[in-house]
Amino acid sequence: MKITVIGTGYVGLVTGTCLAETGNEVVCVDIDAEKVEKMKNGVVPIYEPHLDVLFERNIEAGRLTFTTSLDEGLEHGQLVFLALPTPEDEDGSADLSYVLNVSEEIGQKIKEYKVIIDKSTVPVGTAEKVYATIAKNAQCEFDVVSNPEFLREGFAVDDFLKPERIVVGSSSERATALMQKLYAPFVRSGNPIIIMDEKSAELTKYAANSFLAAKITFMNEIANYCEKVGADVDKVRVGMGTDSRIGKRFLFPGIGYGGSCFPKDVKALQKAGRDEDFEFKILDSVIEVNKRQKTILLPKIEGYFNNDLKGKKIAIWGLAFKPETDDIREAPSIDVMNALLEKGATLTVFDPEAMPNIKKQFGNKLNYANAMYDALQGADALVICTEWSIFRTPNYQKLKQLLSQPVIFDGRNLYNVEDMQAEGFTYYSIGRKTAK
Ligand SMILES: NC(=O)c1ccc[n+]([C@@H]2O[C@H](COP(=O)([O-])OP(=O)(O)OC[C@H]3O[C@@H](n4cnc5c(N)ncnc54)[C@H](O)[C@@H]3O)[C@@H](O)[C@H]2O)c1
Ligand SMILES: O=c1ccn([C@@H]2O[C@H](COP(=O)(O)OP(=O)(O)O[C@H]3O[C@H](CO)[C@@H](O)[C@H](O)[C@H]3O)[C@@H](O)[C@H]2O)c(=O)[nH]1
Repeated sequence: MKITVIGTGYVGLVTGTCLAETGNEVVCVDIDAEKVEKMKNGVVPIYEPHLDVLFERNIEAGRLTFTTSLDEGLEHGQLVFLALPTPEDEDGSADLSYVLNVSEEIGQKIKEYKVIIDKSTVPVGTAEKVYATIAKNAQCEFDVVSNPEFLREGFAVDDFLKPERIVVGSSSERATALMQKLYAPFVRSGNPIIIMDEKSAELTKYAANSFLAAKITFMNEIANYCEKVGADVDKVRVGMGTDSRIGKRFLFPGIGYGGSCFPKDVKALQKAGRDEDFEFKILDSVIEVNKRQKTILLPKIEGYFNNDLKGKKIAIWGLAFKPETDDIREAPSIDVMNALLEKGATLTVFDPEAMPNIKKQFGNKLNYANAMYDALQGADALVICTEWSIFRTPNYQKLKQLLSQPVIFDGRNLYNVEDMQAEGFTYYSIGRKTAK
Protein backbone atom coordinates (compact mmCIF):
# COMPACT_ATOMS: atom_id res chain seq x y z
CA MET A 1 0.00 0.00 0.00
CA LYS A 2 1.11 3.59 -0.48
CA ILE A 3 1.65 5.33 2.83
CA THR A 4 2.61 8.85 3.85
CA VAL A 5 3.77 9.63 7.38
CA ILE A 6 3.81 13.29 8.40
CA GLY A 7 6.20 13.91 11.29
CA THR A 8 9.21 11.63 11.74
CA GLY A 9 9.82 11.70 15.47
CA TYR A 10 9.78 8.63 17.72
CA VAL A 11 6.32 7.62 16.54
CA GLY A 12 6.41 8.68 12.90
CA LEU A 13 9.80 7.22 12.08
CA VAL A 14 9.03 3.91 13.78
CA THR A 15 5.61 3.77 12.09
CA GLY A 16 7.05 4.55 8.66
CA THR A 17 9.94 2.12 8.98
CA CYS A 18 7.83 -0.75 10.33
CA LEU A 19 5.15 -0.27 7.68
CA ALA A 20 7.87 -0.34 5.00
CA GLU A 21 9.14 -3.56 6.59
CA THR A 22 5.88 -5.30 5.65
CA GLY A 23 6.26 -4.29 2.01
CA ASN A 24 4.44 -0.97 1.89
CA GLU A 25 5.89 2.00 0.03
CA VAL A 26 6.35 4.77 2.58
CA VAL A 27 7.15 8.44 2.16
CA CYS A 28 8.00 10.29 5.38
CA VAL A 29 7.51 14.05 5.51
CA ASP A 30 9.12 16.30 8.10
CA ILE A 31 9.38 20.06 8.39
CA ASP A 32 12.88 19.78 9.89
CA ALA A 33 15.18 19.99 6.86
CA GLU A 34 18.28 18.99 8.82
CA LYS A 35 16.57 15.85 10.08
CA VAL A 36 15.36 14.94 6.59
CA GLU A 37 18.86 15.42 5.19
CA LYS A 38 20.27 13.10 7.85
CA MET A 39 17.67 10.43 7.08
CA LYS A 40 18.29 10.75 3.35
CA ASN A 41 21.95 10.04 4.16
CA GLY A 42 20.97 6.89 6.03
CA VAL A 43 21.32 8.31 9.54
CA VAL A 44 18.63 7.51 12.13
CA PRO A 45 18.13 10.83 13.96
CA ILE A 46 17.05 9.27 17.29
CA TYR A 47 18.35 6.45 19.48
CA GLU A 48 15.88 3.60 19.39
CA PRO A 49 17.13 0.00 19.63
CA HIS A 50 16.84 -2.12 16.45
CA LEU A 51 15.47 0.74 14.38
CA ASP A 52 18.70 1.18 12.41
CA VAL A 53 18.64 -2.30 10.87
CA LEU A 54 15.08 -1.97 9.55
CA PHE A 55 15.70 1.63 8.52
CA GLU A 56 18.73 0.74 6.39
CA ARG A 57 17.09 -2.34 4.89
CA ASN A 58 13.98 -0.49 3.76
CA ILE A 59 15.83 2.53 2.40
CA GLU A 60 17.99 0.16 0.40
CA ALA A 61 14.92 -1.63 -0.94
CA GLY A 62 13.49 1.73 -2.02
CA ARG A 63 10.41 1.36 0.18
CA LEU A 64 11.29 4.16 2.60
CA THR A 65 12.01 7.72 1.45
CA PHE A 66 12.09 11.14 3.05
CA THR A 67 11.09 14.63 2.03
CA THR A 68 10.35 18.06 3.42
CA SER A 69 7.67 18.54 0.77
CA LEU A 70 4.10 17.97 1.94
CA ASP A 71 2.97 18.14 -1.71
CA GLU A 72 5.27 15.26 -2.56
CA GLY A 73 4.05 13.30 0.44
CA LEU A 74 0.39 13.84 -0.34
CA GLU A 75 0.93 13.01 -4.00
CA HIS A 76 2.14 9.57 -2.87
CA GLY A 77 0.05 8.04 -0.10
CA GLN A 78 -3.56 6.94 0.05
CA LEU A 79 -3.12 6.41 3.77
CA VAL A 80 -1.75 9.54 5.45
CA PHE A 81 -0.53 9.26 9.03
CA LEU A 82 -0.30 12.31 11.27
CA ALA A 83 2.50 11.64 13.78
CA LEU A 84 2.86 15.24 14.84
CA PRO A 85 3.66 16.70 18.26
CA THR A 86 0.78 17.46 20.63
CA PRO A 87 2.78 19.15 23.41
CA GLU A 88 1.43 20.51 26.65
CA ASP A 89 -0.07 23.97 26.24
CA GLU A 90 0.24 26.62 28.93
CA ASP A 91 -3.07 25.57 30.51
CA GLY A 92 -2.18 21.86 30.49
CA SER A 93 -4.29 21.00 27.44
CA ALA A 94 -2.87 19.29 24.37
CA ASP A 95 -1.68 21.83 21.81
CA LEU A 96 -3.43 20.82 18.59
CA SER A 97 -1.87 23.51 16.41
CA TYR A 98 0.56 21.12 14.63
CA VAL A 99 -2.23 18.67 13.81
CA LEU A 100 -4.74 21.30 12.72
CA ASN A 101 -2.26 23.38 10.70
CA VAL A 102 -1.19 20.33 8.73
CA SER A 103 -4.87 19.33 8.33
CA GLU A 104 -5.57 22.77 6.85
CA GLU A 105 -2.82 22.20 4.26
CA ILE A 106 -4.05 18.69 3.56
CA GLY A 107 -7.52 20.09 2.76
CA GLN A 108 -5.97 22.49 0.26
CA LYS A 109 -3.74 19.91 -1.39
CA ILE A 110 -5.48 16.54 -1.72
CA LYS A 111 -6.86 15.64 -5.11
CA GLU A 112 -8.10 12.07 -4.63
CA TYR A 113 -9.51 9.87 -1.84
CA LYS A 114 -7.28 9.68 1.24
CA VAL A 115 -7.58 8.29 4.72
CA ILE A 116 -6.09 10.72 7.24
CA ILE A 117 -4.98 8.67 10.22
CA ASP A 118 -4.36 10.42 13.49
CA LYS A 119 -1.55 8.66 15.35
CA SER A 120 -0.75 11.60 17.59
CA THR A 121 -2.23 11.50 21.09
CA VAL A 122 -5.17 13.89 20.92
CA PRO A 123 -8.21 14.75 23.05
CA VAL A 124 -11.70 13.47 22.40
CA GLY A 125 -13.27 15.31 19.49
CA THR A 126 -10.05 15.90 17.53
CA ALA A 127 -11.01 13.57 14.67
CA GLU A 128 -14.10 15.74 14.19
CA LYS A 129 -11.96 18.89 14.23
CA VAL A 130 -9.50 17.42 11.73
CA TYR A 131 -12.41 16.37 9.50
CA ALA A 132 -13.98 19.83 9.62
CA THR A 133 -10.63 21.54 8.95
CA ILE A 134 -9.90 19.42 5.89
CA ALA A 135 -13.51 19.63 4.65
CA LYS A 136 -13.34 23.43 4.43
CA ASN A 137 -11.21 23.17 1.29
CA ALA A 138 -11.10 19.55 0.15
CA GLN A 139 -12.11 18.92 -3.46
CA CYS A 140 -12.32 15.13 -3.07
CA GLU A 141 -13.58 12.46 -0.69
CA PHE A 142 -11.59 11.62 2.41
CA ASP A 143 -11.98 9.92 5.78
CA VAL A 144 -10.42 10.64 9.16
CA VAL A 145 -9.49 7.77 11.43
CA SER A 146 -8.19 7.76 14.99
CA ASN A 147 -5.41 5.22 15.47
CA PRO A 148 -3.63 5.90 18.76
CA GLU A 149 -0.13 4.53 19.22
CA PHE A 150 0.87 2.52 22.29
CA LEU A 151 4.58 1.95 21.62
CA ARG A 152 7.10 2.52 24.41
CA GLU A 153 10.38 4.27 23.73
CA GLY A 154 13.25 1.81 23.99
CA PHE A 155 10.96 -1.00 22.76
CA ALA A 156 9.30 0.93 19.99
CA VAL A 157 10.15 -1.38 17.09
CA ASP A 158 9.09 -4.51 18.94
CA ASP A 159 5.93 -2.87 20.22
CA PHE A 160 5.01 -1.73 16.72
CA LEU A 161 5.76 -5.02 15.00
CA LYS A 162 4.05 -7.14 17.68
CA PRO A 163 1.35 -4.95 19.21
CA GLU A 164 -0.85 -6.35 21.97
CA ARG A 165 -3.71 -4.58 20.24
CA ILE A 166 -4.35 -2.04 17.55
CA VAL A 167 -7.11 0.47 18.22
CA VAL A 168 -8.90 1.98 15.24
CA GLY A 169 -11.59 4.61 15.67
CA SER A 170 -13.51 4.91 12.45
CA SER A 171 -17.05 5.43 11.25
CA SER A 172 -16.27 4.77 7.59
CA GLU A 173 -16.44 1.20 6.27
CA ARG A 174 -14.09 2.08 3.42
CA ALA A 175 -11.43 3.47 5.75
CA THR A 176 -11.87 0.62 8.25
CA ALA A 177 -11.30 -1.97 5.51
CA LEU A 178 -8.08 -0.22 4.45
CA MET A 179 -6.86 -0.08 8.07
CA GLN A 180 -7.57 -3.79 8.51
CA LYS A 181 -5.63 -4.59 5.34
CA LEU A 182 -2.71 -2.42 6.44
CA TYR A 183 -2.45 -3.96 9.90
CA ALA A 184 -3.20 -7.59 8.98
CA PRO A 185 0.52 -8.59 9.02
CA PHE A 186 0.90 -7.21 12.56
CA VAL A 187 -1.91 -9.20 14.18
CA ARG A 188 -1.20 -12.64 12.75
CA SER A 189 -0.47 -13.96 16.22
CA GLY A 190 -4.11 -13.35 17.13
CA ASN A 191 -3.84 -10.02 18.89
CA PRO A 192 -6.88 -7.94 17.96
CA ILE A 193 -7.57 -4.91 15.84
CA ILE A 194 -10.22 -3.25 17.98
CA ILE A 195 -12.59 -1.13 15.94
CA MET A 196 -14.60 1.54 17.70
CA ASP A 197 -15.86 5.06 17.22
CA GLU A 198 -13.32 7.87 16.95
CA LYS A 199 -14.05 9.45 20.34
CA SER A 200 -13.68 6.17 22.22
CA ALA A 201 -10.39 5.50 20.42
CA GLU A 202 -9.09 8.94 21.36
CA LEU A 203 -10.05 8.44 24.99
CA THR A 204 -8.63 4.90 25.10
CA LYS A 205 -5.14 6.36 24.66
CA TYR A 206 -5.49 8.89 27.49
CA ALA A 207 -7.20 6.37 29.75
CA ALA A 208 -4.43 3.79 29.21
CA ASN A 209 -1.61 6.26 29.88
CA SER A 210 -3.35 7.80 32.88
CA PHE A 211 -4.07 4.39 34.35
CA LEU A 212 -0.43 3.35 34.00
CA ALA A 213 0.75 6.64 35.49
CA ALA A 214 -1.65 6.11 38.40
CA LYS A 215 -0.40 2.54 38.87
CA ILE A 216 3.21 3.73 39.16
CA THR A 217 2.18 6.61 41.40
CA PHE A 218 0.23 4.30 43.69
CA MET A 219 3.33 2.15 44.09
CA ASN A 220 5.45 5.23 44.78
CA GLU A 221 3.13 6.15 47.64
CA ILE A 222 3.23 2.59 48.96
CA ALA A 223 7.05 2.76 48.77
CA ASN A 224 7.15 6.03 50.71
CA TYR A 225 4.85 4.52 53.33
CA CYS A 226 7.07 1.40 53.51
CA GLU A 227 9.91 3.64 54.62
CA LYS A 228 7.80 5.07 57.42
CA VAL A 229 6.79 1.68 58.81
CA GLY A 230 9.84 -0.45 58.00
CA ALA A 231 8.26 -2.61 55.28
CA ASP A 232 10.14 -3.52 52.07
CA VAL A 233 8.47 -2.37 48.87
CA ASP A 234 10.21 -5.07 46.81
CA LYS A 235 8.50 -7.73 48.86
CA VAL A 236 5.17 -5.89 48.83
CA ARG A 237 5.48 -5.50 45.04
CA VAL A 238 6.03 -9.21 44.47
CA GLY A 239 3.28 -10.09 46.93
CA MET A 240 0.83 -7.81 45.13
CA GLY A 241 1.93 -8.45 41.57
CA THR A 242 1.40 -12.21 41.67
CA ASP A 243 -2.35 -11.51 41.87
CA SER A 244 -3.22 -11.69 38.17
CA ARG A 245 -5.87 -9.00 38.69
CA ILE A 246 -3.05 -6.62 39.60
CA GLY A 247 -0.26 -7.95 37.39
CA LYS A 248 3.51 -7.81 37.82
CA ARG A 249 4.27 -4.98 35.43
CA PHE A 250 4.43 -1.25 36.10
CA LEU A 251 4.73 -1.70 39.86
CA PHE A 252 8.33 -0.51 40.11
CA PRO A 253 8.68 2.45 42.47
CA GLY A 254 11.24 5.13 41.78
CA ILE A 255 11.73 8.87 41.44
CA GLY A 256 8.55 9.34 39.46
CA TYR A 257 7.41 8.84 35.91
CA GLY A 258 8.72 11.11 33.16
CA GLY A 259 8.91 11.08 29.39
CA SER A 260 7.13 12.76 26.55
CA CYS A 261 3.82 11.03 27.22
CA PHE A 262 2.64 10.31 30.77
CA PRO A 263 3.23 13.81 32.20
CA LYS A 264 1.55 15.68 29.36
CA ASP A 265 -1.21 13.14 28.75
CA VAL A 266 -2.33 12.97 32.38
CA LYS A 267 -2.46 16.77 32.46
CA ALA A 268 -4.32 16.93 29.14
CA LEU A 269 -6.99 14.51 30.41
CA GLN A 270 -7.29 16.48 33.65
CA LYS A 271 -7.77 19.70 31.65
CA ALA A 272 -10.19 18.07 29.19
CA GLY A 273 -12.25 16.95 32.22
CA ARG A 274 -12.27 20.47 33.66
CA ASP A 275 -13.48 21.84 30.33
CA GLU A 276 -16.56 19.63 30.78
CA ASP A 277 -16.98 20.62 34.46
CA PHE A 278 -15.70 17.16 35.36
CA GLU A 279 -13.11 16.84 38.07
CA PHE A 280 -10.69 13.94 37.63
CA LYS A 281 -9.76 13.87 41.32
CA ILE A 282 -7.56 10.81 40.90
CA LEU A 283 -5.52 12.59 38.22
CA ASP A 284 -5.10 15.66 40.45
CA SER A 285 -3.45 13.37 43.00
CA VAL A 286 -1.34 11.52 40.44
CA ILE A 287 0.11 14.80 39.17
CA GLU A 288 0.78 16.16 42.66
CA VAL A 289 2.33 12.94 44.01
CA ASN A 290 4.54 12.49 40.94
CA LYS A 291 5.85 16.06 41.21
CA ARG A 292 6.85 15.39 44.82
CA GLN A 293 8.31 11.98 43.95
CA LYS A 294 10.79 13.42 41.47
CA THR A 295 12.76 15.05 44.29
CA ILE A 296 12.05 12.43 46.97
CA LEU A 297 15.80 11.68 47.19
CA LEU A 298 16.67 15.25 48.09
CA PRO A 299 15.86 15.19 51.83
CA LYS A 300 17.86 11.96 52.08
CA ILE A 301 20.86 13.54 50.36
CA GLU A 302 20.60 16.73 52.42
CA GLY A 303 20.16 14.74 55.61
CA TYR A 304 23.30 12.75 54.91
CA PHE A 305 25.34 15.91 54.34
CA ASN A 306 23.92 17.76 57.39
CA ASN A 307 21.88 20.08 55.20
CA ASP A 308 24.96 21.54 53.55
CA LEU A 309 25.42 20.65 49.89
CA LYS A 310 27.54 23.72 49.06
CA GLY A 311 30.63 22.59 47.19
CA LYS A 312 29.70 18.90 47.50
CA LYS A 313 30.71 16.94 44.42
CA ILE A 314 27.94 14.62 43.30
CA ALA A 315 28.05 12.09 40.47
CA ILE A 316 24.84 11.39 38.56
CA TRP A 317 24.33 8.10 36.69
CA GLY A 318 21.43 8.13 34.23
CA LEU A 319 19.85 11.20 32.63
CA ALA A 320 17.30 9.83 30.16
CA PHE A 321 13.73 9.52 31.46
CA LYS A 322 14.12 5.74 31.20
CA PRO A 323 16.76 3.31 29.88
CA GLU A 324 17.30 2.56 26.18
CA THR A 325 16.42 6.04 24.99
CA ASP A 326 18.14 9.38 24.49
CA ASP A 327 14.89 11.18 25.34
CA ILE A 328 15.12 13.54 28.32
CA ARG A 329 11.65 15.06 28.12
CA GLU A 330 10.32 15.45 31.71
CA ALA A 331 13.13 13.20 32.96
CA PRO A 332 13.25 13.03 36.78
CA SER A 333 17.05 13.52 36.51
CA ILE A 334 16.36 17.13 35.48
CA ASP A 335 14.43 17.85 38.68
CA VAL A 336 17.06 16.11 40.79
CA MET A 337 19.93 18.01 39.15
CA ASN A 338 18.17 21.39 39.36
CA ALA A 339 17.46 20.84 43.05
CA LEU A 340 21.07 19.82 43.76
CA LEU A 341 22.50 22.73 41.76
CA GLU A 342 20.25 25.13 43.63
CA LYS A 343 21.70 23.84 46.89
CA GLY A 344 25.20 24.59 45.65
CA ALA A 345 26.40 21.08 44.70
CA THR A 346 28.77 20.47 41.78
CA LEU A 347 27.56 17.71 39.44
CA THR A 348 29.41 15.35 37.12
CA VAL A 349 27.01 13.34 35.00
CA PHE A 350 27.00 10.27 32.78
CA ASP A 351 24.39 8.64 30.55
CA PRO A 352 25.06 6.18 27.70
CA GLU A 353 22.81 8.02 25.19
CA ALA A 354 21.24 11.16 26.62
CA MET A 355 24.35 13.34 27.20
CA PRO A 356 24.00 15.42 23.99
CA ASN A 357 20.38 16.28 24.82
CA ILE A 358 21.23 17.17 28.43
CA LYS A 359 24.19 19.29 27.24
CA LYS A 360 21.81 21.32 25.05
CA GLN A 361 19.70 22.12 28.12
CA PHE A 362 22.29 22.49 30.90
CA GLY A 363 25.42 23.62 29.01
CA ASN A 364 28.32 24.36 31.34
CA LYS A 365 26.26 24.06 34.53
CA LEU A 366 27.32 20.39 34.60
CA ASN A 367 30.53 18.43 34.13
CA TYR A 368 30.19 15.65 31.57
CA ALA A 369 32.02 12.36 32.07
CA ASN A 370 33.03 10.17 29.15
CA ALA A 371 32.41 6.91 30.98
CA MET A 372 30.40 5.81 34.01
CA TYR A 373 33.38 5.46 36.38
CA ASP A 374 34.90 8.78 35.26
CA ALA A 375 31.91 10.55 36.80
CA LEU A 376 32.84 9.17 40.23
CA GLN A 377 36.40 10.51 40.46
CA GLY A 378 36.53 12.39 43.78
CA ALA A 379 32.74 12.56 44.11
CA ASP A 380 31.23 12.72 47.59
CA ALA A 381 28.20 10.65 46.57
CA LEU A 382 26.59 8.85 43.64
CA VAL A 383 22.96 9.50 42.68
CA ILE A 384 21.25 7.09 40.26
CA CYS A 385 18.34 8.45 38.20
CA THR A 386 17.92 5.93 35.35
CA GLU A 387 18.16 2.13 35.46
CA TRP A 388 20.46 1.53 32.47
CA SER A 389 21.62 -2.12 32.43
CA ILE A 390 25.30 -1.14 32.61
CA PHE A 391 24.72 0.32 36.09
CA ARG A 392 23.22 -2.90 37.43
CA THR A 393 26.39 -4.84 38.27
CA PRO A 394 29.14 -2.30 38.89
CA ASN A 395 32.60 -3.05 40.21
CA TYR A 396 31.99 -2.24 43.88
CA GLN A 397 35.70 -2.08 44.69
CA LYS A 398 36.22 0.52 42.00
CA LEU A 399 33.21 2.46 43.19
CA LYS A 400 34.60 2.63 46.71
CA GLN A 401 38.05 3.65 45.48
CA LEU A 402 36.71 6.47 43.34
CA LEU A 403 34.08 7.92 45.68
CA SER A 404 35.44 10.04 48.51
CA GLN A 405 32.73 8.44 50.72
CA PRO A 406 30.99 5.17 49.82
CA VAL A 407 27.45 6.56 49.64
CA ILE A 408 24.82 5.92 46.98
CA PHE A 409 21.35 7.41 46.56
CA ASP A 410 19.50 5.09 44.21
CA GLY A 411 16.29 6.41 42.66
CA ARG A 412 15.63 3.14 40.80
CA ASN A 413 16.32 0.40 43.38
CA LEU A 414 19.05 -1.24 41.29
CA TYR A 415 20.86 -3.05 44.08
CA ASN A 416 20.05 -5.45 46.85
CA VAL A 417 20.13 -3.66 50.22
CA GLU A 418 21.82 -6.57 52.03
CA ASP A 419 24.53 -6.79 49.34
CA MET A 420 25.24 -3.09 49.68
CA GLN A 421 25.43 -3.42 53.44
CA ALA A 422 27.91 -6.31 53.06
CA GLU A 423 29.97 -4.30 50.55
CA GLY A 424 30.27 -1.48 53.08
CA PHE A 425 28.17 1.16 51.33
CA THR A 426 25.77 3.63 52.83
CA TYR A 427 22.90 2.98 50.48
CA TYR A 428 19.60 4.84 50.22
CA SER A 429 16.88 3.64 47.86
CA ILE A 430 13.10 3.93 47.51
CA GLY A 431 10.73 2.13 49.88
CA ARG A 432 13.40 -0.04 51.50
CA LYS A 433 15.58 0.21 54.55
CA THR A 434 18.84 2.14 54.32
CA ALA A 435 22.12 0.21 54.40
CA LYS A 436 24.54 1.96 56.75
N1 LIG B 1 7.16 9.19 21.89
C1 LIG B 1 6.37 8.19 22.18
O1 LIG B 1 6.79 7.19 22.76
C2 LIG B 1 4.91 8.22 21.80
C3 LIG B 1 4.17 7.05 21.87
C4 LIG B 1 2.81 7.08 21.53
C5 LIG B 1 2.22 8.26 21.11
N2 LIG B 1 2.97 9.40 21.06
C6 LIG B 1 2.33 10.62 20.53
O2 LIG B 1 2.69 10.75 19.15
C7 LIG B 1 2.85 12.12 18.79
C8 LIG B 1 4.25 12.37 18.26
O3 LIG B 1 5.17 12.11 19.30
P1 LIG B 1 6.73 11.95 19.04
O4 LIG B 1 7.34 11.58 20.34
O5 LIG B 1 6.96 11.10 17.85
O6 LIG B 1 7.10 13.47 18.69
P2 LIG B 1 8.51 14.05 18.21
O7 LIG B 1 8.58 15.41 18.77
O8 LIG B 1 9.58 13.08 18.47
O9 LIG B 1 8.35 14.14 16.61
C9 LIG B 1 7.47 14.99 15.95
C10 LIG B 1 8.04 15.28 14.55
O10 LIG B 1 7.09 16.06 13.84
C11 LIG B 1 7.83 17.00 13.05
N3 LIG B 1 6.96 18.11 12.65
C12 LIG B 1 6.52 19.17 13.39
N4 LIG B 1 5.73 19.94 12.65
C13 LIG B 1 5.63 19.40 11.42
C14 LIG B 1 4.96 19.72 10.22
N5 LIG B 1 4.20 20.82 10.13
N6 LIG B 1 5.12 18.92 9.15
C15 LIG B 1 5.89 17.81 9.22
N7 LIG B 1 6.55 17.45 10.34
C16 LIG B 1 6.43 18.22 11.42
C17 LIG B 1 8.98 17.41 13.95
O11 LIG B 1 10.02 18.00 13.21
C18 LIG B 1 9.35 16.06 14.56
O12 LIG B 1 10.31 15.38 13.76
C19 LIG B 1 2.50 12.91 20.06
O13 LIG B 1 1.12 13.21 20.03
C20 LIG B 1 2.77 11.92 21.17
O14 LIG B 1 2.01 12.19 22.32
C21 LIG B 1 4.31 9.41 21.36
O1 LIG C 1 7.09 0.30 36.91
C1 LIG C 1 7.39 1.37 36.35
C2 LIG C 1 7.28 1.58 34.96
C3 LIG C 1 7.64 2.82 34.44
N1 LIG C 1 8.08 3.81 35.24
C4 LIG C 1 8.40 5.14 34.66
O2 LIG C 1 7.34 5.56 33.84
C5 LIG C 1 7.81 6.37 32.77
C6 LIG C 1 7.25 5.87 31.45
O3 LIG C 1 7.79 4.60 31.15
P1 LIG C 1 7.29 3.73 29.90
O4 LIG C 1 5.83 3.63 29.95
O5 LIG C 1 8.07 2.49 29.86
O6 LIG C 1 7.80 4.66 28.70
P2 LIG C 1 7.13 5.52 27.54
O7 LIG C 1 8.01 5.36 26.36
O8 LIG C 1 6.87 6.89 28.07
O9 LIG C 1 5.73 4.81 27.18
C7 LIG C 1 4.47 5.24 27.68
O10 LIG C 1 3.98 6.33 26.94
C8 LIG C 1 3.84 6.07 25.52
C9 LIG C 1 3.43 7.37 24.87
O11 LIG C 1 2.07 7.64 24.98
C10 LIG C 1 2.81 4.96 25.34
O12 LIG C 1 2.64 4.71 23.95
C11 LIG C 1 3.28 3.70 26.08
O13 LIG C 1 2.30 2.69 25.96
C12 LIG C 1 3.50 4.06 27.54
O14 LIG C 1 4.01 2.92 28.25
C13 LIG C 1 9.34 6.32 32.86
O15 LIG C 1 9.81 7.51 33.47
C14 LIG C 1 9.63 5.12 33.75
O16 LIG C 1 10.81 5.27 34.50
C15 LIG C 1 8.20 3.61 36.61
O17 LIG C 1 8.60 4.51 37.37
N2 LIG C 1 7.85 2.39 37.13
